[in-house]
Amino acid sequence: MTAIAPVITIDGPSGAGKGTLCKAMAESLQWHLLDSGAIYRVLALAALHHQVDIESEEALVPMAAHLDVRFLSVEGEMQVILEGEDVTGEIRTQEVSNTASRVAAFPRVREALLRRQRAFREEPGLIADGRDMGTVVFPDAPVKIFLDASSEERAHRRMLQLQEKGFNVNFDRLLSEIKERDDRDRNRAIAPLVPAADALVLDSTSMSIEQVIEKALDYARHKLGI
Ligand SMILES: Nc1ncnc2c1ncn2[C@@H]1O[C@H](COP(=O)(O)OP(=O)(O)O)[C@@H](O)[C@H]1O
Ligand SMILES: Nc1ccn([C@@H]2O[C@H](COP(=O)(O)OP(=O)(O)O)[C@@H](O)[C@H]2O)c(=O)n1
Repeated sequence: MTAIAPVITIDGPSGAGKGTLCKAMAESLQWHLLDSGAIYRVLALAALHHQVDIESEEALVPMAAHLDVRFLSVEGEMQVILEGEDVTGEIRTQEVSNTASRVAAFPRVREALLRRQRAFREEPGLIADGRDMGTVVFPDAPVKIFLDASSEERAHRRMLQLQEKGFNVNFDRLLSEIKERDDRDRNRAIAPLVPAADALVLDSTSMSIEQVIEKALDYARHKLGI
């Protein structure tokens, strides 16, 4: 029997710090990284570009199955290429965030993206960032973390992040969009945002980035015996 590469899953709501934590863990352990949210974002953007009805599961499923996307690592930063075009910045807009969470609610869309996500599991290991990494995509992962924070703190973090990138954002609008997206992600019929039964739940509301990284790495190393 061939050994199967280990996976560390990091799930949680928007702005909890998953991307930041996953990048730090991947660098520290020298493991691969899967940003599953980026796949849903790219699908949303492709649907917007091609004027595909985002309410139509029928229309979205073939797009999901044939999505022409590549993830490149350029000087330690992930670059996202859709149909040959660099969309790294474009997939982070509020419009794409909201559309992503709408297309992600369709069961057959999720099904069509499963294999693509599992293909990231390679030696020496994978850090998987998303909503259902520990519950659906990699249920056998030996290390699962659910990273949370209050919605106000998450909206504040997202505001600073978007401002740094030059976007003009309004805190109240951001907070209500985050709450709306959380609601949709938590209450959908398929793969809802929920901690896996065997996940460590980490509330980062009053933790610094460094504290979160240290706690998660300690926990993972302990569980993996490395
Ligand atoms: N513990 C923390 N305290 C303060 N800011 C944080 C913390 N964790 C992450 N951030 C910042 O919050 C923003 C959102 O983090 P990100 O990793 O993109 O979240 P997610 O991937 O969960 O949506 C980033 O600008 C990041 O630097
Ligand atoms: N594994 C995943 C990852 C993302 N998603 C969806 O994709 C949207 C964007 O995910 P993301 O992780 O890029 O979002 P942020 O946490 O960065 O705001 C989420 O709101 C979810 O609806 C999902 O359904 N399942």
